[in-house]
Amino acid sequence: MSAALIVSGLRAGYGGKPVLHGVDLAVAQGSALTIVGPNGSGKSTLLKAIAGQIPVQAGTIAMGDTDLTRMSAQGRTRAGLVFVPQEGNVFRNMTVRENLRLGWDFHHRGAAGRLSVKLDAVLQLFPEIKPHMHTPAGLLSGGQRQMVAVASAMMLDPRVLVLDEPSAGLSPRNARLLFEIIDRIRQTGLTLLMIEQNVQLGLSVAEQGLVLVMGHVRHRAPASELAQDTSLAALFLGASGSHDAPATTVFE
Ligand SMILES: Nc1ncnc2c1ncn2[C@@H]1O[C@H](COP(=O)(O)OP(=O)(O)OP(=O)(O)O)[C@@H](O)[C@H]1O
Repeated sequence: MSAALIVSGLRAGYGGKPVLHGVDLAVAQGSALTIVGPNGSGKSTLLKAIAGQIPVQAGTIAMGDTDLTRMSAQGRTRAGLVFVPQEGNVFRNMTVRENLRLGWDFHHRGAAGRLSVKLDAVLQLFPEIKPHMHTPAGLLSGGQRQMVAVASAMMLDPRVLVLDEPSAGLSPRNARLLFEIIDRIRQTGLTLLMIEQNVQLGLSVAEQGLVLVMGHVRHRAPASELAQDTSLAALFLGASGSHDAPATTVFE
């Protein structure tokens, strides 16, 4: 299978100081890669660099034949790389329908024709938000809001969907529900890259896993293999700057 997303030798950080020290990764077309790692290892920084929210200091990012390295964040979205950040991913004072519609308007520049068809298709994947279409997103539960954020991203017809800790702040039950949906949208053939604090949950929907430690790729393996790897638990709980990573959250 060809790679939908290829990151090579990526160096990025803040104020000229690198957090990522030459990261390489590839996500095969139609597959999912979950990145895990201790707190502060650079996971969010990696996604921000891929999404164009912080500049690349060295290395390249490509989606298929398209070089994204110097492209604006908006340009990357238009090219099909759709990023759902951990926070601020919905407009709270707009209804669910208005949030979903925004994605459509961005992608189709106002062409109203097939909006209802697309809405129906997306809502089939997210039946849980259907009863709340006219509710302001700010009045939903955290879990429902995350669903709206991912559903809004799906309105953009992503070639590659990038999720930053989708289960953050959710109860275990809501996190499991959200991951059932993520698994459902995976079945549509979507290419997915995500970071996830809940290692077992994150790896459960992916083919491949990658462990990032202090801005370096420490390990990459099939997700099912990584999920069994007992040394991974030690890494999170050990001396890798991860003392504040609660075992119950990471390995529940
Ligand atoms: N906006 C910022 N300005 C300066 N430094 C930052 C900024 N955001 C993150 N950092 C630093 O970059 C490093 C990596 O942070 P990052 O958020 O990417 O890690 P992470 O693996 O996603 O952590 P967590 O699991 O805790 O979310 C940390 O040392 C952090 O303090």
